[in-house]
Amino acid sequence: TANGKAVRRKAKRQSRAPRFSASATAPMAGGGGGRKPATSSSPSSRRQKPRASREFGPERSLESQKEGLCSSSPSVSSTESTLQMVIPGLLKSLDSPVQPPKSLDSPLQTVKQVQPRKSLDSLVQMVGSMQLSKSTESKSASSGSGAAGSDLGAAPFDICMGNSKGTVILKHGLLEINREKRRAKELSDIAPVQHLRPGMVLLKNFLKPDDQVKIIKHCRDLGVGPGGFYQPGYREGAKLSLRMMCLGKNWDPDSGSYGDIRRFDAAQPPKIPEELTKYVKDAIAASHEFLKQRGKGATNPDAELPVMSPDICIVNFYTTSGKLGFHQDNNEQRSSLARGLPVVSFSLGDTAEFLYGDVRDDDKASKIKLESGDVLIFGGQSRHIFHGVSSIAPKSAPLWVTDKANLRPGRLNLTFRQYNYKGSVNVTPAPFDTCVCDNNTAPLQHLRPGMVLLKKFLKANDQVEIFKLCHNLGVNARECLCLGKKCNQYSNSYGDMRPFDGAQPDIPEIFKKLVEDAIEASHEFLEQRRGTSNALVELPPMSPDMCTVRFDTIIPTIVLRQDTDVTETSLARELPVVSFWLGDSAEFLYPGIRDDVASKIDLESGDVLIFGSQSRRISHAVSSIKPRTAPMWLVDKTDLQAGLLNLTFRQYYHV
Ligand SMILES: O=C(O)CCC(=O)C(=O)O
Ligand SMILES: [Fe+2]
Repeated sequence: TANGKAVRRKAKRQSRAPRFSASATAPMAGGGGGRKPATSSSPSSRRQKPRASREFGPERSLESQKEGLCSSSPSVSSTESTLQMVIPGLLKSLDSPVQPPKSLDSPLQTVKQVQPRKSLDSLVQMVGSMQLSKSTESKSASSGSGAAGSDLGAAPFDICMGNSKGTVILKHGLLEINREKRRAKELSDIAPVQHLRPGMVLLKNFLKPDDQVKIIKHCRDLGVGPGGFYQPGYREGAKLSLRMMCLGKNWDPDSGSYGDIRRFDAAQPPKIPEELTKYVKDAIAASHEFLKQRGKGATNPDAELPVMSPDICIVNFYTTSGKLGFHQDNNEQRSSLARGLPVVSFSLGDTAEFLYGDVRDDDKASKIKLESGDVLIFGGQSRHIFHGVSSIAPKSAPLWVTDKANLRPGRLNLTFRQYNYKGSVNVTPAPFDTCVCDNNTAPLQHLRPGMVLLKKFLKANDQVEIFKLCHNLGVNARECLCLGKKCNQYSNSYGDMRPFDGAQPDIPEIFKKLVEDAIEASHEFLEQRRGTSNALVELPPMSPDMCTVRFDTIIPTIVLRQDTDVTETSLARELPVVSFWLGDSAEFLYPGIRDDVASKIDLESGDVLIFGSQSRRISHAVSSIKPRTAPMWLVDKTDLQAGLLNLTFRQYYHV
């Protein structure tokens, strides 16, 4: 229905947003709100107007501020004074009342520069709440969402607070102790393993307290070194509401791809520490044990949740205002995704509300709490779930996490993955049904893995519109019309303008929308056919930025060619080529299931052909045009003479 289509279009529009959308249109993401949060736009404006942090507003009471500092020591007995030491930044502000504003990007410097000099007791008396709030405000700004650790090579971000140089030592209030007791009681009532859906298992409280502390310390140490925590963002300026550090390979949110070095500072991501890999293996083993028992030995747990050996990990630190937009993790290699190798996610510190579901609609998502020590695993049939973090519950971390590890208020999350699947076990290629193409009139046909034909997908009105637009843009039987600034009319490479007239026509919006609709329809088709959700692997989503338009009446020579004149990244991601066929029918050659035997299909007016992933590099050709086969209504309604109009869309750049 028209309504259903509109809904799908809306979903599609959202799905083209970046993985961790920081835009205002993605409600869960972007602590700063809009696409270009004012607080992250320029360092100088940041300094002049430090943003009031949601965690440490100056109006908060001294008590709650102290709690927020998270630097308690387990050795403090309840008889000790509540505040025994103050953070060094505070001491400094006592010595010299007028402080030059500190760079918000360098929390570490603040710690290093100042030494405690006065007796602590007298200091405690002297510290007014005003001073404490000022100092904590500047600290919290460095952990806030909009300011520090930008990708301009800022000082690394320390996920822990207070170290040998001075710490806030707090006694735990009755309230906190009771909360801790309640938590322990709750945990003892909760099932230790929860099977959330096929391929998705939650191991509650799996990581032991000491192991959690070790993991936090590993991340802290790596995080302040080269390739450590920074605040990632997009080229146009929007920032994610979290700090990130990548291990093994760098994941770049802007291009949605992995690489060996980080773009902005050329840092090489550190390797995953061996000790952490062990916890991942233990977690997978535990979930297998659970699946085995559950299936009474009858099922093969590896089929539901394949074993994986992590070589990449994304470590996220969320302050209490951090979040992460609804997204899928699909930037790993196709072999890894197709095999369903799981993502193994560790949660530490404050509790997150985690959303997940089959469709990109967070209203329809299921919600779970991820608490410190929880391990969530999603692979197999759940590898492509949409998921995100909607909120972090302040002060929900167990006391020993904050005491022993000194983790800042917030949450640390590690997601381990295996980039590439290289095992000797058969990588199940995207399941492919050979019988589909027999019926040449089925509305959607799966011609080969990664290749889909949508019969008569373009409606009569759309076809007329496309004809007219192409006519106005100057298509004729002699020249190829290039849209989207890239043109290869006379050379093998694409230039930014048409060499023959210097024009740079863009792709009309209606064309882009039709391409989007066609890809979306193919995804739905592939998902329905297979009952699994890795259609995105078989046909990676693409947004066309270039299009060649040809109008031909005859094909003088049959040239089998590959369509590879796009950037290397676009080709490496195997982003699909989408072509529209209008007017007279064409006979089209392409490799059959056996690559060496050509198959033929008839492409009729309104057909859309898509080939990507495993079919991205097929050699193909139009072998003939069948005169007078164009629908009469099309000939009547357009000025063009009979012939074949072909529009081929590609995504030249992959960003
Ligand atoms: O923080 C989380 O629990 C999720 C992280 C995530 O989805 C990711 O890094 O891709
Ligand atoms: Fe994710």
